Amino acid sequence: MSEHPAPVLRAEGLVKTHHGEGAPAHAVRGVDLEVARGEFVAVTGPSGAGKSTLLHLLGGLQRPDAGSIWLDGECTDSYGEARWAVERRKRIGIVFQFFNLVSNLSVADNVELPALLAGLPPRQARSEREELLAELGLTGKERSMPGELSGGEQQRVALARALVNHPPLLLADEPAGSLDSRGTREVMRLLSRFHQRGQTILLVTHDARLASAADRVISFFDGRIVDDAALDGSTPSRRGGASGVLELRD
Ligand SMILES: Nc1ncnc2c1ncn2[C@@H]1O[C@H](COP(=O)(O)OP(=O)(O)OP(=O)(O)O)[C@@H](O)[C@H]1O
Repeated sequence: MSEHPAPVLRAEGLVKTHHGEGAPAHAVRGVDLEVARGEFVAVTGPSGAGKSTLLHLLGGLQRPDAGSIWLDGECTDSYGEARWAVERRKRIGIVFQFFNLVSNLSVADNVELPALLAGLPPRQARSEREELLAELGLTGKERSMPGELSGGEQQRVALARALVNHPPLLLADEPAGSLDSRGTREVMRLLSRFHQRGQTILLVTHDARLASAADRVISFFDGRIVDDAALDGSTPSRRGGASGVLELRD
């Protein structure tokens, strides 16, 4: 491993305009960003600021109109849909506000599916699933269908699904946005726990309280970063750093 590992995520000059029914929405207007290995970064800002669009760009769910994204130092400019899907499976776990679980698959199958798609032998996928579900307090729910679970439980299943392939980066888009206060506390506690073990996380939220769980908070307004601050008062590491943090897999 080199002395200065590439950031897990780097973006330069990202621009995205949505063309819907009405006037074009300039959701992301030129964003430069680096997330170092082991960082927990929150992107916060008011509704409509462009936070979700930014997250979708960073996870390859939407293509930017301009700008580039690097994952672990590798430029994604040439990636098409299929390549993004493959790279996402390896490198990026995503949790969404409304969980996005496959409703006609059991909890166990929802969690194992990305591992199987990534080529893990079934036995190993099963053991990864068992470990994560136990960790997330979901042992005994394997055969349940998502619709039989509470919102908090569904989000924990979604978290297990996002982490089953040990992605270097976890993206979370308002993960507590549809949960009650207990579910919110639980999700935030889990994100903090995974972060303490070395998981790199980028969380998007309009809720400043949730953002305070991160160690760096980026304020987003009108498609732009207007502030970028480490919560311990130091300058955020925009260039690598945070080395020596344990990887989840090891
Ligand atoms: N698919 C789309 N088509 C057209 N306009 C869109 C689309 N997605 C987002 N927008 C517009 O882009 C702007 C930014 O939206 P975005 O959802 O990224 O903001 P946000 O900060 O995540 O807001 P919220 O916190 O309410 O989810 C808004 O004006 C929104 O209406």
